[in-house]
Amino acid sequence: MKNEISVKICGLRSTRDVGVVAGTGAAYCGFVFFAKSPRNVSLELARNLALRAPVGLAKVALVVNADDGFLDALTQQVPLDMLQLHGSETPERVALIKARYGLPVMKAVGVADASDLPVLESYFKTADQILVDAKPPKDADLPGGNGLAFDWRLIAGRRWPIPWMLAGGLTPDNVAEAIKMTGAKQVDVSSGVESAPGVKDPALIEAFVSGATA
Ligand SMILES: O=C(O)c1ccccc1NCC(=O)[C@H](O)[C@H](O)COP(=O)(O)O
Repeated sequence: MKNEISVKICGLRSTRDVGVVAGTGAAYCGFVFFAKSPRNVSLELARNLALRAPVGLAKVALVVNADDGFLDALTQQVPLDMLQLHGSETPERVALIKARYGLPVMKAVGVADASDLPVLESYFKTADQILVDAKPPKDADLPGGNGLAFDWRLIAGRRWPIPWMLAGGLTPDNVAEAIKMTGAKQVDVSSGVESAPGVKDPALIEAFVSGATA
């Protein structure tokens, strides 16, 4: 990486995806556990993919309002470096999950306007990181991964006390501008590096990482 930007590529579903992401020098890869998602993976597939990830590529499991039964199975079967909570988990639930599994937790918070920022701040004491994502439309099937951006001016120049990652509608073409406008040190993408829903495109992954780190 030429600069200090860390990149997360989310929604990997094949060993080819993992190899491509590892080859770009991205910092994180994400596996989605959400039945309605075109990126959903089974525990068995996720385990196989996670075992292919080289040292230095952090493996993140994305879950949505998961119960302890699922999280027990997930953490027992899949070697992970972080949990990403992408539902309506409260700060108290974040604290319980951190304590129970001993893994760093990144809480996703949807942003549509300035009234969403206090919600984000409510996780500073319990989450290890915040994923600052676009709020999904009210009728969306997915709580994330919709390829929609929010108005980056809402968070321009903000300083927060814990690490955070920018997400939502990022692409190879806009990621450099998003970083410049928000001051993000970490970026996350899924739809923007796909040729079809759930199908990652190696050339777009490479272009995204280049755009973020140039
Ligand atoms: O990707 C999904 O299908 C998904 C399903 C359920 C919850 C979250 C989901 N994705 C979140 C992400 O992949 C990212 O963390 C982020 O929201 C960026 O998505 P995108 O706008 O597609 O780049």
